Amino acid sequence: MNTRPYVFPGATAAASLRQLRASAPLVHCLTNDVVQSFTANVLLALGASPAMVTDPAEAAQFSAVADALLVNVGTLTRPHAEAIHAAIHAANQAGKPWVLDPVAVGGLSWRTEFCLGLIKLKPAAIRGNASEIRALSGLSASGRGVDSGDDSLSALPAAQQLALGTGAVVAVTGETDYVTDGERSWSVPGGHLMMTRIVGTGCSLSAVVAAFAALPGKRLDNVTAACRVMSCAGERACAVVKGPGSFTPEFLDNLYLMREEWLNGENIG
Ligand SMILES: Nc1ncnc2c1ncn2[C@@H]1O[C@H](COP(=O)(O)OP(=O)(O)OP(=O)(O)O)[C@@H](O)[C@H]1O
Ligand SMILES: Cc1ncsc1CCO
Ligand SMILES: [Mg+2]
Repeated sequence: MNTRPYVFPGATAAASLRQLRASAPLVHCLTNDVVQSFTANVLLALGASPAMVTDPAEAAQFSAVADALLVNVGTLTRPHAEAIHAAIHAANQAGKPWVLDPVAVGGLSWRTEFCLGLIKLKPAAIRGNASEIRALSGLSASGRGVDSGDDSLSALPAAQQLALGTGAVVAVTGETDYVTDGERSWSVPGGHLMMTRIVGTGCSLSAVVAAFAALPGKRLDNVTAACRVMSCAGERACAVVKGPGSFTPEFLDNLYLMREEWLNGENIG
């Protein structure tokens, strides 16, 4: 296994973004109650189509026709768990990719058991913060509620192990994001500490990962492109806003206006 991460090229991110804008994937979002509207706006700004179809009676029907499914356990309830199982089953039957965001796994027993069951159901990708990825792969973790207490590099071996064990591309986010299929790993620069002070930057990133997972081509590169697009928009937004209150409009504008050359290392320009 080649464990050393290489910096993800901006041109590869740009190629995936071009494909995303051309194909406008329909993303079925089973996400938490805190971030519904923000998540939908992030997908729309990028050119994807979100739909939150959440009742167990409809979830399976919709995930079979959507291009990708997002499963986020942030505000997991029993009806939600039922909808998640139905949707994953239908997505798998229809050959559609699904993505897991294991919010607060490690800190809470029921959702941890639940997600340990989900990762046996062939997710295309898993995106979490360092504490969540460490916990999901069975390592000790120091998460605090939905926030990470661990450094993303410390979770890279866990991410690689999780990728090999599940077949998923695993993205672990933080100051630097790392994305791996267990054999090869990319590092993703950019972002800003202020992004941890606005709710839903990680959750909406997972929805964007689902959108990019629907694209043809290398899944590892497409998922990494999702991380790069979000870190780029976040860094650019944070460079011009005073604080979290004005982040959202600036972030959405940067996603909407994203130019391919912004995705190269030199971010602000
Ligand atoms: N210290 C940091 N410096 C730069 N960017 C960061 C930092 N921490 C997080 N980010 C960026 O913020 C985004 C969300 O990542 P994070 O790891 O905070 O997810 P999360 O904990 O799941 O978030 P949430 O649960 O609030 O949705 C990613 O794009 C990541 O690159
Ligand atoms: C704050 C919060 N609580 C449950 S889910 C969520 C959104 C961030 O993950
Ligand atoms: Mg999260």
